Amino acid sequence: MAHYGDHQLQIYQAGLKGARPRLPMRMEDLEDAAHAVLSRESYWYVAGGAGEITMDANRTAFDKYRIHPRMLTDVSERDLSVTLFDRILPSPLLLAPIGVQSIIRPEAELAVARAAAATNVPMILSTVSAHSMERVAETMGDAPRWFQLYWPRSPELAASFVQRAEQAGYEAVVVTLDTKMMAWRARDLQNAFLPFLNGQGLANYTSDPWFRDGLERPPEEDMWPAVRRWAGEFADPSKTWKDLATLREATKLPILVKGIVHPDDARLALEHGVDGIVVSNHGGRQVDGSIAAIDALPGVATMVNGRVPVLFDSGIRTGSDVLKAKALGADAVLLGRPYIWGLALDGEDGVREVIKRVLADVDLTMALAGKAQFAEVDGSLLVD
Ligand SMILES: Cc1cc2nc3c(=O)[nH]c(=O)nc-3n(C[C@H](O)[C@H](O)[C@H](O)COP(=O)(O)O)c2cc1C
Ligand SMILES: O=C(O)C(=O)c1ccccc1
Repeated sequence: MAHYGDHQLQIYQAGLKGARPRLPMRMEDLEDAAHAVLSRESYWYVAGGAGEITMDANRTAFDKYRIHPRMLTDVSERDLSVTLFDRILPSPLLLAPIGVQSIIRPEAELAVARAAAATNVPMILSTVSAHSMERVAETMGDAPRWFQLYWPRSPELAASFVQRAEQAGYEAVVVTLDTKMMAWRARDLQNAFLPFLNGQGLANYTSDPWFRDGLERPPEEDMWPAVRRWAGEFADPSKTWKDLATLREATKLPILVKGIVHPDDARLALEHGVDGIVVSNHGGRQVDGSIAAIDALPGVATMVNGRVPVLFDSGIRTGSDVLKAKALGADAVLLGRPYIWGLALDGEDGVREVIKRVLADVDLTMALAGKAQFAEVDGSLLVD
């Protein structure tokens, strides 16, 4: 039986023939290499946060939790599969929604979609993408894909987005709640870098009949009206939990909410009928000084108590991070910035390589800790 960990042997074998890995192996070196090929503005847009406190905490907080390995269990056949919304996925990894990927490469989400499809890792396409959700879907065949919704001000546009997603074969809608506005981001302000103000990442809007109807000139002629309309539609700070009902009516797809870090919000989300929760602090890009995402996970998972899937992101970099998240109550995890470094360095192949490395690390670390089934990893994996 093939295992994700086999990728390790392939890299060694190539190395013995003199072929060093195309992409640096250490995550820190991978990011440095991406830094070297990207413009200063693009690199910092991705790497930066709303300050550094929470971004750093997202990583260092993992160190508090330690794996307690067990010996002499049979780990000859491993299984990383998880079941989410009746779909069996081969691994617990999904790609986090990351907007405006055209600042990295023009193929942007199309390259990421191909890499996701090749590995059967669901891509969560951002609302703010350079290629429309239909175009991205076309490149993916039957491969799993979800749609992330930046919940527009107008119910007509919100309904149109989720219905288009449903039509194009997206299997779930992830509504991001933590971005009713952009945070104060000193680096981007310094660089005067706001990619969407140049019209980047607006393909889902400019391809939308309702959105286009309200424009005085078509975006093909003049992008400005579209940018202005987008700025008004992007989010609605007045939205509250009760508004979820209108989204619920607009689609049959499972609805997850992303950006939950408080158990009481998890409770409210359940009371308002969501089908899943993504524990996330947006990679430290929204509230600097906020709780590290992994520290928020146990409280949310306890509140949810298995009623709906709990997913996790913000700080996942290694196999042990994935296993710790599972042990602390996550059913699956989202990989964020690392795949963007892969995209920057080697396009579709780079994204695929980063995915394969993380999965190899999960597989090997799980086996070495004495577990054969990802589904069976629970709190007992960790030191009390
Ligand atoms: C450049 C960038 C753009 C992002 N765009 C979106 C987005 O469009 N929608 C969304 O829900 N989250 C967005 N996020 C947040 C990610 O989905 C995810 O929560 C975050 O990257 C996790 O942190 P990590 O990458 O440090 O692990 C973005 C993150 C980055 C770095
Ligand atoms: O930069 C981000 O974190 C983000 O979520 C976003 C928001 C709007 C457009 C593109 C990305």
